Order: sequence, then structure tokens, then C-alpha cells
Amino acid sequence: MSKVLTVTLNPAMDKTLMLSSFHPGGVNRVQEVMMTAAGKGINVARALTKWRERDFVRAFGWIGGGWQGEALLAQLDEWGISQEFIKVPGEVRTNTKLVDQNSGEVTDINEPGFTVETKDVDRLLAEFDHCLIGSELVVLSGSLPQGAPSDLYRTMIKQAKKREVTVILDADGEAFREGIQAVPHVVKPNREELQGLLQRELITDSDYLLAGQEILRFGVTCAVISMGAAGAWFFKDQQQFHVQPPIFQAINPVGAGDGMVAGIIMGMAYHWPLEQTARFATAAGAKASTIPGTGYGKRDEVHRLMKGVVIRNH
Ligand SMILES: Nc1ncnc2c1ncn2[C@@H]1O[C@H](COP(=O)(O)OP(=O)(O)OP(=O)(O)O)[C@@H](O)[C@H]1O
Ligand SMILES: O=P(O)(O)OC[C@@]1(O)O[C@H](CO)[C@@H](O)[C@@H]1O
Repeated sequence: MSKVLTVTLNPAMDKTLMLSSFHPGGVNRVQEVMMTAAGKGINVARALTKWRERDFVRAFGWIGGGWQGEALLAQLDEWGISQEFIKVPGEVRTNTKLVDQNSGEVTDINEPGFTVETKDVDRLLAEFDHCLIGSELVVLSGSLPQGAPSDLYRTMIKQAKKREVTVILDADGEAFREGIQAVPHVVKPNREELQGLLQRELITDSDYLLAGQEILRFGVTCAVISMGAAGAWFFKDQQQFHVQPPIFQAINPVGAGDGMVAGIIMGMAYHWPLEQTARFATAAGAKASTIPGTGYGKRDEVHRLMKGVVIRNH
């Protein structure tokens, strides 16, 4: 497999609260609490490591220097994820995920996290350049911490491309808008993220087809638009198709998108045809949605789910 560098600039401890049902404004009794080292890039590294690709993956980014940052790094060690995080003052955020087991609805409460300064950005970019040497693929995903310039992904994409490293971008809002200007190789927005970028609603198949084609016109090689339980759209060259995951009762879809990105990386690294990549990535996301905390299935479990994935060509 190629050498993969995952970038998480605003890591988090995901605190998943399992509730039989969630009543806003009422007293809620929690059945089970889970704390998991997370943040989008870390999740990608975790899925790849789980699929026995640990020797090829490194996690990079900023980490708050407090006790929660220590706990997060200790969990990465436990999972066997090699990491080169840069410490900054402040604490790693806690992102609370309220899982209403009755309705199946999940409420995300994501904290802003630590604040970085110009000197932290300068150091990050210098260390990133070192990490790019020997990397073949870099994933930039998740939100930027407070104080980071909104064009930081754009700068990092340019840096990576200068070193001929393939870039996957999975970001939201301004960070996505700026990042796509530097033309990453792959983007994986979800529906809301893409609606934000294009400033229009995506509802029908033809809305998605037009949106995917528009993204390719930025110069991006492959665009994947994910839609939770409704599957995803894949676009590359002349290929455009919808992928439907197997239908079942999800438990907690938090991090499913990162499982999908990890699946796309597997396909790129092993040069699978796009349809095989899409099947694996979709099954990986679907499997993640069956795990109560933020987490990923084993490779053989993902393979088993691939049979239930349906591809509809357009
Ligand atoms: N409830 C579900 N049932 C089956 N498959 C699912 C479900 N939720 C997600 N998936 C699979 O995972 C993929 C990615 O999910 P989603 O669109 O929710 O990503 P996301 O919004 O980026 O998630 P996150 O930001 O939490 O990682 C979907 O395209 C689908 O294949
Ligand atoms: O606040 P961001 O950085 O946009 O997203 C962070 C986050 O919601 O994304 C992951 C799921 O994709 C979670 O593990 C984590 O809490």
C-alpha cells in the first residue's frame, strides 16, 4: 500500500451518549457512555489500521497539550497508529454525540477546541513538508481550529501537489470553498457540505448529476457525494453512478464518512476499478454505522457487506 498521511487539525474525543430516547429540555438518563479518540483524519487512520494497513499510515496534525490530548495519544498508541502530532497550548475538545436509540437520530454537539496562533501555523506547515517526503497520499479532513486561516487547506494542498503527493479533501464551509480552489485529486463532501459550497439544494438524481459534473470541472479527478443511509454518488472521468448500501437499522453513523474515505484510499492504493472501490467504501461506511461508538468494522466484515451494495449507472 502507498504511504498515507492523515491530517487532523482539530482532533476530538468523541463522547457518545446512548439514550433510550432524547428529550431536549428534559432530564435525560444515559444508558451507556463511550469516549473515543477521533476527529476525521484520525478516524481514517483508525479504519486503515483496523484493516491491517498500519505500517503505511501516519496521523499528523495539532493536538492540545492538556490531559485530554494525552489520553487521545495514548488511545492511538493502543490502536497501533503511528503519529506525529504537534502540541499546542489548550485542550483537545470533547464532541458529544447523543444517540436516540428509539428514533435512530443522532445529535452532534461539536466544541470549537483549542486556538492556534501564527507561529503554530508556521510550524505546522514546516513539519507538514517533512511528513510529505515519503508520503504518497494525504487526507485533509475536518474542521480548522480557531485562529487557523480559512485558506490553510488550500496552502497545504499546494504544498502536497508540489511534492507530487495525491490529496483527498473532506471539509466543510470556508475550508472546503478555499481548499477546492487548489484542486485536490479527490473530494468527498456529504450532501449538506456540497449544498453549502454550491449554494443550492440537492434533491433529485439530476441535481446530484449536475453537482458532480460541476465539481469535476474544478479539475478534481474524482468526486464522491455521500448521503448517509441513501448511499453516495461517484464521479470520475466518464463514470458516474449511485451506490446504495445494504438496508439495515443503523446504530450510530458518526464517522461513517471517514470509513468511506478510508475505503476510497484502499481502492486508490491497490488500483481497484472505481466500482470495486465504491462497493468497498460504501460497505465500510455502512459497517461503521452499526457500531455504537465512533468505530470501524474489520476488513472481512466490510467484505461481507459488499455483496449487499447496489450500483446504479447513469
Ligand atoms: N444509516 C446508514 N445505513 C447504511 N449506510 C450508511 C448509513 N450512514 C452512512 N452510511 C454509509 O456511509 C457513507 C458515508 O456516510 P455519511 O454520508 O453519513 O458521511 P458523513 O456525513 O461524511 O459522515 P461523518 O462526517 O459522520 O463521517 C454513506 O454514503 C453510506 O454508504
Ligand atoms: O468538527 P469537525 O472537525 O467537522 O468534525 C469532527 C467530527 O464530528 O467528525 C468525526 C466524524 O466524521 C467525529 O469523530 C468528530 O467528532
